[in-house]
Amino acid sequence: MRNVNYIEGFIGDLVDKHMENFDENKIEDFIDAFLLKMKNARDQKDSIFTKKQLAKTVLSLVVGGAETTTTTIMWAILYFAAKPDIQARVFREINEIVGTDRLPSLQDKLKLVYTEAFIMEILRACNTVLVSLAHTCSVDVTIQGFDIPKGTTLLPDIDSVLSDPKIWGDPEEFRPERFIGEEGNLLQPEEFIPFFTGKRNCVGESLARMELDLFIPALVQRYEFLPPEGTTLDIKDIDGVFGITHKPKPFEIRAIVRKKE
Ligand code: HEM
Repeated sequence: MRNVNYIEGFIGDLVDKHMENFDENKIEDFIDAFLLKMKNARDQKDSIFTKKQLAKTVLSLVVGGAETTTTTIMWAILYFAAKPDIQARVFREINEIVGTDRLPSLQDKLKLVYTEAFIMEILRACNTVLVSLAHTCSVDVTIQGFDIPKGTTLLPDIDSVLSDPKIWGDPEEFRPERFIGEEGNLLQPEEFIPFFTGKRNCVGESLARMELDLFIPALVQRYEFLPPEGTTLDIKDIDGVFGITHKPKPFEIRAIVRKKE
């Protein structure tokens, strides 16, 4: 609760500062854009563009955006340390295509096929968001013989799709290759739904994919991730904790700076 109060206070200050400096000819970010909508809708009764709504929306973006991507990056580091062959293959690809003199960019993404497949496999196997947000059924519907009345609250179980043996064959194996086609192209199976699906799927999906595509290659380009000295790491021994996200329990890792070749 203390943390929630802190974040709400922080966001409140941010909104107040934007209101003080608001200039409708200089819209620089989401809060400015929302304030402009508020201004244009000020005479409308029941407008959704209110200061309270703005603070709640920014809170959703901060909470939904920060915890999810950092958790995914934590899993990626853990898998690198536990799977040295896979880490070496990702590094080799980055070294060949990007080198070590500059950071990987979004333009490299199309060529970093194995790295991209690794990120997709992390999103599938680690299942950062196990259960989607609650949805309400807006009409009576029958799906595969199940009658779902209008007004029912549904909690879609993303994990049941991302770990279904009928879809993936060997879901318990960590295998980035499953996302690479016979011609070396990246596959996008429709069952790959870590951001869920439909009209209300994750609003931050593109941003999250961009962050992961920049951070994960940059980390492995600079560091080699290893288990603590004198130990081995079996991913099957790492438990996840189910909270806002599905997060690995605290773990220790060595990050060794790679020498330039
Ligand atoms: C690896 C990263 C992420 C994963 C796996 C993820 C996953 C999800 C999932 C499964 C949902 C529920 C969708 C639904 O119920 O239909 C969701 C909703 C949402 N996500 Fe993400 N997300 C990620 C990153 C982000 C980022 C970076 C942001 C914001 C900048 C964000 C903001 C939101 C918001 C605001 C919602 C609620 C959308 C709504 O109610 O319409 N997420 N996310």
